[in-house]
Amino acid sequence: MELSVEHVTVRRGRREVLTDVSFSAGPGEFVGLLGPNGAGKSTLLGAIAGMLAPSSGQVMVDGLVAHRAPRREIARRLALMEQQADRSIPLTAVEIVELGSLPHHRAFRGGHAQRDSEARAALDSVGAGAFADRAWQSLSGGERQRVSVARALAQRPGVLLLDEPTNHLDVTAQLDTLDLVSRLGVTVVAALHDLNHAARWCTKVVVLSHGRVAAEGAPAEVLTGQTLAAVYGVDATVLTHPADGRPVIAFDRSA
Ligand SMILES: Nc1ncnc2c1ncn2[C@@H]1O[C@H](COP(=O)(O)OP(=O)(O)OP(=O)(O)O)[C@@H](O)[C@H]1O
Repeated sequence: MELSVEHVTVRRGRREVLTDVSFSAGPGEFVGLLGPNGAGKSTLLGAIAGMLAPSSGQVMVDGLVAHRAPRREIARRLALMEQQADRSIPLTAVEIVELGSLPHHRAFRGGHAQRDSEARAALDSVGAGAFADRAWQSLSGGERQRVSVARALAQRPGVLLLDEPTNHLDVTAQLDTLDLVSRLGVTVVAALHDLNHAARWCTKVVVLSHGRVAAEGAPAEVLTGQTLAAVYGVDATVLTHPADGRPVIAFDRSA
């Protein structure tokens, strides 16, 4: 599914937190949103999802203007997995995943068996089938993260938005989650803090700094020592992976 962010400026209160941000993502592309804390990654995901109206510019999702289209139409095309809020939700894992599939069902009633089996299949696909019937509150941070990924998958989106999807996950689960997401064949936009993950999985990275696009392009073009020093204020040595030539970043110290 096509996604294009066109000259988006977003204000929160009196502050302009995104300024004239543009990029596009084609079908099946995996775009990494990078940048330091507070750079505007989550705000941009909110604008792409149509939850935040830009003060100028627009986001087009499959031909629809994200902040103007009916929510249900957007929810049929796009799923947003936000950073985990530590809410107490009185539902089981499988019930939470079922909520993800609701935009595809005509009413809350009926079709429950189908929703249940779709939800269990989504949980299985992220290695979370074993805790399908456990209460959300009883799950660890990493287990909740997997359930959240399953919920987004149950929405069968053409565009999947992920806000720090590997947060809370152990290293195996981090690799499994990004592998899984990259094999879905959907357009992915993910806010990532791990630059080596970005180098490994992203087809394109968009680096934000103070709400503006500081760099955009293929990871090997963008993830240079110079850009990392300018945007993150770190000294880094960028190596080349011997197996596939992708950049591997070794951090030396704060610049
Ligand atoms: N509701 C709000 N009202 C005012 N300012 C906000 C609001 N939400 C976010 N901001 C500000 O907007 C800027 C961008 O925040 P955002 O959460 O998008 O950054 P981020 O890149 O996702 O950061 P992080 O890596 O820390 O999650 C920050 O300066 C933040 O303080």
